[in-house]
Amino acid sequence: MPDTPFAPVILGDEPGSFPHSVLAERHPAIIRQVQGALPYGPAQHRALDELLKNCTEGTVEPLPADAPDRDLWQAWGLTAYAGRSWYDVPWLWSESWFYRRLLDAVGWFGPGAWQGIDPFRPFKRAELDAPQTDEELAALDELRDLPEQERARALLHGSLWGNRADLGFRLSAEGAEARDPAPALVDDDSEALWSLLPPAGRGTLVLVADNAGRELVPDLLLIAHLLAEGRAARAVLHVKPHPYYVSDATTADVVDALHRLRAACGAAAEYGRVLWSALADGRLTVRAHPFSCAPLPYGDMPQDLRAEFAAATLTVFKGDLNYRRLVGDRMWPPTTPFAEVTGYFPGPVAALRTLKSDVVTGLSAATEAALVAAEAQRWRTNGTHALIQVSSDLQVK
Ligand SMILES: O=P(O)(O)OC[C@@]1(O)O[C@H](CO)[C@@H](O)[C@@H]1O
Repeated sequence: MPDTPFAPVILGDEPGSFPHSVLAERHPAIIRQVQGALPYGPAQHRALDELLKNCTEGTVEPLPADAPDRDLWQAWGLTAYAGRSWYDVPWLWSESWFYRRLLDAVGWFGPGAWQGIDPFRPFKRAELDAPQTDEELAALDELRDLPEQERARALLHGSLWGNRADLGFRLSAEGAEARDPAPALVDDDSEALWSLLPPAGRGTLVLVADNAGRELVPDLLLIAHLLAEGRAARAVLHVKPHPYYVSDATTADVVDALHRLRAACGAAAEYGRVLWSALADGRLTVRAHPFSCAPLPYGDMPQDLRAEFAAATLTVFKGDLNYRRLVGDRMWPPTTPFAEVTGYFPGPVAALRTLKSDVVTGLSAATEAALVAAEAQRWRTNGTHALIQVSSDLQVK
């Protein structure tokens, strides 16, 4: 990438910045919410209290010798960062470390009765069971008689804007959802996306999922449509191997979402059946690769994952965190071309993301100027703008 400008890695060390507020305010709020959401015992409460103190005032501590993922974390930077303040290491790293330590505190890794109990499950379930989910599923019936292209477009937008439903965002920013959304796409490469997934295509779609619940449901509906209409012959859904960033989808969340679809009426139930049978005959598979929860950009992905993405017709990254990892968690000038920062990626790649952090690439100078004029820098983090970006040889602009 010879022409790519230098862009500093984002740290959380600047008071008043968004990353600093995540470390200093959002993480403590998440700990308090988790403590109130499950009937934890005294040891778990103590461990969570200690984590709250450590993550706001302390330093990164080494993992015990018997931690199941110690070698992974050592390789992912723990050796270098142990002993440093959470605010002085890459923000992406600190955030991942927070969720790793939170799982420890609640007994996720076991042994013991709380092994494998997702501390965020009450929040994810509440969202999946909410009446808004029923309304969204019922609205699918209205799509039935539309031409295929229009249905495909509606489902793509459902999946895109589903990314606004982010529990981490809401747990710490009450009222944020009440803000009038400005559903403006700041970049839209959807024509290029559809050209990679033509009707009667024989390709494989890889979708790297983000949040469970009201984001995962529309992601699944989009996959069901692409499979049923022959725009993809196979699909692979990447989820997280363990609970992460509050609402990120795990295999258990996929199962919950599929049950929700199967229990619905009308078109939603039909989509549920398509997905169920695609899983049964192998056209749809679910993957939970350890790197999906790594505190690193995708530029550092391991060889097996690189080979998997290289074999796909298109890999779609959902959400803000995946975007940060795809382009690198850096303060890019917003006009830095998306294709340039994803030049390392081994195949066609797309991002469907609502903007919830400072990182952004691929904007035109006019778009950036209009956003700044209207909102100063708030558009970067307030979750009311979205983008569809694609990088491939077939790109149509
Ligand atoms: O990936 P998602 O669910 O779209 O967003 C994750 C997120 O809420 O977490 C980070 C702050 O913790 C931000 O990057 C972003 O706002």
